[in-house]
Amino acid sequence: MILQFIYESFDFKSWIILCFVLLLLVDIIKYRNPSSFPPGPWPLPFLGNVFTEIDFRNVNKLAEVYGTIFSLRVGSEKMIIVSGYKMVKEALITQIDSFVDRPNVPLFHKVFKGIGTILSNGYLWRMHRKFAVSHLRTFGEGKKSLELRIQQECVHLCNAFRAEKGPFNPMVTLNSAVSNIISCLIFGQRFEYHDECYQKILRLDTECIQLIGSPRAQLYNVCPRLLEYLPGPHQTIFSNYKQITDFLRGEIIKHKEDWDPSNPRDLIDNYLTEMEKKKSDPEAGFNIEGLVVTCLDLIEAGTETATTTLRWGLLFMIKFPEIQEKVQEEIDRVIGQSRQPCLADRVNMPYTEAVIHEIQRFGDVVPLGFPKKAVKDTTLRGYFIPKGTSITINLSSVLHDPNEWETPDTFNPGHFLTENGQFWKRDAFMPFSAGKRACLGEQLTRQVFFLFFTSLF
Ligand code: HEM
Repeated sequence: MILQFIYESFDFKSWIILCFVLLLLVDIIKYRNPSSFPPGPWPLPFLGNVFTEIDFRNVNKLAEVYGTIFSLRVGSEKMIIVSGYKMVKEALITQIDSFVDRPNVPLFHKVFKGIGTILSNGYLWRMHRKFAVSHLRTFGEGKKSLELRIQQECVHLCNAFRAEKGPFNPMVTLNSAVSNIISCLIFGQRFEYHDECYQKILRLDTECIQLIGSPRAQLYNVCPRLLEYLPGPHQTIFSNYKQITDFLRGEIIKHKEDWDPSNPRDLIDNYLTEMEKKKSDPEAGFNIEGLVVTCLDLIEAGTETATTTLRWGLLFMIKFPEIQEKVQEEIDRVIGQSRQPCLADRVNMPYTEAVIHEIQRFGDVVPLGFPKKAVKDTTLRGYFIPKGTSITINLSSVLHDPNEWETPDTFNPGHFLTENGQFWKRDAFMPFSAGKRACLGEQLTRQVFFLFFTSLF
């Protein structure tokens, strides 16, 4: 009776309003925050804080209002953002097992498929991380050591710079040189800077990285099913990655043709061996798709980050000529101009080491780290964070934390020097993040920076 009455007395407009109110109620109930959840800006119904741009400047402004741990809702996803050295240390080091997983970010998932190292989780991630760390370690040893390969690349890089007439943009050459180190790791060989095929891969990759940060591409994360069939930057990203992974598949096929397990040349050879060893353990995910994504992981994580840092380095040296002179003086005194720099020089060059660290601190090239999520219900500084909540670590706020750095917003190599001029490693130096998911390319990057930087001088 009542239902019939409602049905007969409601016109079309009233039905629409009723449906909207019901959906609104469902939304409010479904996304109600648990008690003690970190505070944050008021979310819009259905969309959450989708119009809040999540870049580090905005995040820093929000942290000033809501504190060192605050929350946002992006579409159906809740995330918390952690800022400042003390809070980040608590999340990544004190609670080392709490935030180890990666969330499912649709834009990345479509390409990386939750396998490989960067975006995988659980047992598969542990096995792949172990494999990558072990490859990086063993690759650094032996006759054709990593140091030698980096030194050889330095010669090519310096020659390419020398060949330029007048002012030039070093971006493409630096990118080629850095990616050649990654290529040595993966393919056992470098590519000439004018190799058209390889340059095309690097161009496609640079374009992807530029597009991924754009708000229009990020929209794909809010409604992937709808945007899947619509044009936009996400389609360019997918098409570029398809071409890059096709190239990787081609390299893997070539490797398989003359693969000799007793004489591994590079990561691909070692992975093929691992595939054989782990045949009876499919959960570990060592298969051709895993290999393609593992190669892509290292290219993505290692090339742009290191190239951009080197570009910052050159810019800072131009902007602060008095610092450049001191670096030059130390290089001339310890190495001279007649031999190539080597890694053993590092201990004798505290000022150059301090400048390189300050370039990384001030360059701040991965300001918000890579996203992670809580693997279990967790309490952080009294706030309750349910299992599955995404967490963004504001690394930029650590590298500029006024409680840790004497002059956080000034380029000052003194941050890394003791009173008597010795190198001083600082706890708040976290450009590579910290904890179980910390960058596994840190040692390699430090070697590349030192040798590239000093060789250019
Ligand atoms: C300036 C250079 C670099 C910077 C600033 C940097 C920074 C980072 C950061 C912030 C993360 C995220 C850590 C986290 O989630 O807590 C990361 C992860 C990672 N980096 Fe780097 N990185 C650099 C170079 C490299 C290089 C050269 C390689 C490879 C040879 C590399 C490989 C990786 C990998 C595989 C991960 C994922 C680790 C995992 O999820 O277990 N990175 N890096």
